[in-house]
Amino acid sequence: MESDPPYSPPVSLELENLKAIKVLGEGAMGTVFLVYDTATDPTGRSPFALKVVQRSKHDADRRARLEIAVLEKLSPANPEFQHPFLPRLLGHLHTAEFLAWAVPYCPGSDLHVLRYHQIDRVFSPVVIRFYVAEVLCALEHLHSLGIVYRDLKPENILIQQSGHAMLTDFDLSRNLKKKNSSESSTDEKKDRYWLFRNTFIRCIPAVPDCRIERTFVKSKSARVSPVNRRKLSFSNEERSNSFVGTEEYVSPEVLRGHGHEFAVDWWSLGILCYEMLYGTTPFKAENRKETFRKILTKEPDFMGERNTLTDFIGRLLKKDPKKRLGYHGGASEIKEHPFFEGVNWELLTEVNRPPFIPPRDEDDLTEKATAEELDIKEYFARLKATTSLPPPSPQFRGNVSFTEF
Ligand SMILES: Nc1ncnc2c1ncn2[C@@H]1O[C@H](COP(=O)(O)OP(=O)(O)OP(=O)(O)O)[C@@H](O)[C@H]1O
Repeated sequence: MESDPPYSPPVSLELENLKAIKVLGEGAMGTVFLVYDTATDPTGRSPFALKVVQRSKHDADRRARLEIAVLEKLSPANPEFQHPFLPRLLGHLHTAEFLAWAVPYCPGSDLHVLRYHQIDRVFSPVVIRFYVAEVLCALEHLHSLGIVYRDLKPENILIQQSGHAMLTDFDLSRNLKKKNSSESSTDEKKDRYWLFRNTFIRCIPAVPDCRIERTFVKSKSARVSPVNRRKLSFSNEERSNSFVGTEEYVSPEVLRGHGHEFAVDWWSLGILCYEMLYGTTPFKAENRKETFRKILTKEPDFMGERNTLTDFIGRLLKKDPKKRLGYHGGASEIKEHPFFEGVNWELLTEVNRPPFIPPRDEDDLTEKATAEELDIKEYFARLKATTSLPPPSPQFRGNVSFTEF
């Protein structure tokens, strides 16, 4: 059996010691690099992902601090409590110009890229069940900590070296008060299970590049204004009234500005399943205004035969959050849906064989580490000097100012 890697608490990183091998992705807030620390790993055999945020960028400093705070919460002192589908904070650094933090590298790209490499750009129901079950467990854990995720989309579901999923990007997450005790009793059971199990999927630091090309532009998450924001007061952070998310994934209650809670994540889980099944989101329209209108008024279309998966999606895409699957019973209610029949929740990481396992090619990565190093400071300086940006790819799901609302 593989032995556990030694646990190390988040460390303070020095920008000067970090060498970037390549850019892994760009989001609305930051740039994610594959880096290694020349002080502790001179040959670059154990690279990790470093998200770097320029503090001068609008709202970036605050969002970065929020994300670091969430990652700290997700990185328990006892490694046996580390959730297998959520990242661990490896280290961070603060300079006058940048905030940056390190998490394990996921070499299998993300579900958005992976879908584009499928025939017809859709996943089979078996594959959907695999990934959605893991995402559901990750959301369940976040909710148990009082964290509502608010940014579920394929681009934020990364594939670990093991082939298992990992949720990323927590800058839109918020702390809410836990709704009821039934969720926490499930969580206690779950924690006991994680502790007992003792064999977790870990992000293996020394991992190769994935052969799937990253030619996609990530749909940017945005803070936007509600269609109709009403002044509502909720005490104890029971509901959040801020309006966030990626336009095709935004829930009706967020659009209405009615305040929202954990059920927004169940709505976006429905959109995610739909997109994995049909290759498009259910309310996508010519423009943002029309997309929002459809989210508020239109029922999703289900092509072909109805089955347990379409039933599952339909129950998650209830416009009224109180009627939505998971509203009352949380993740445990969702797990009981017939779509998950036969899933062994306690042994997800061991029993199910991942549909896609990224190839290992450590030598290739080491070669890259010596041949193509980037200096992070220089990278941003060059970026600043470049006035014209390349046009977005056809997959771009626009970064939005939502000024029309
Ligand atoms: N740990 C990782 N391993 C590999 N690639 C990663 C990792 N973390 C992030 N990436 C890549 O970088 C991209 C951007 O990361 P992230 O979502 O954290 O940025 P962001 O600026 O917060 O994005 P958003 O626009 O959603 O706010 C991801 O879609 C993914 O492709």
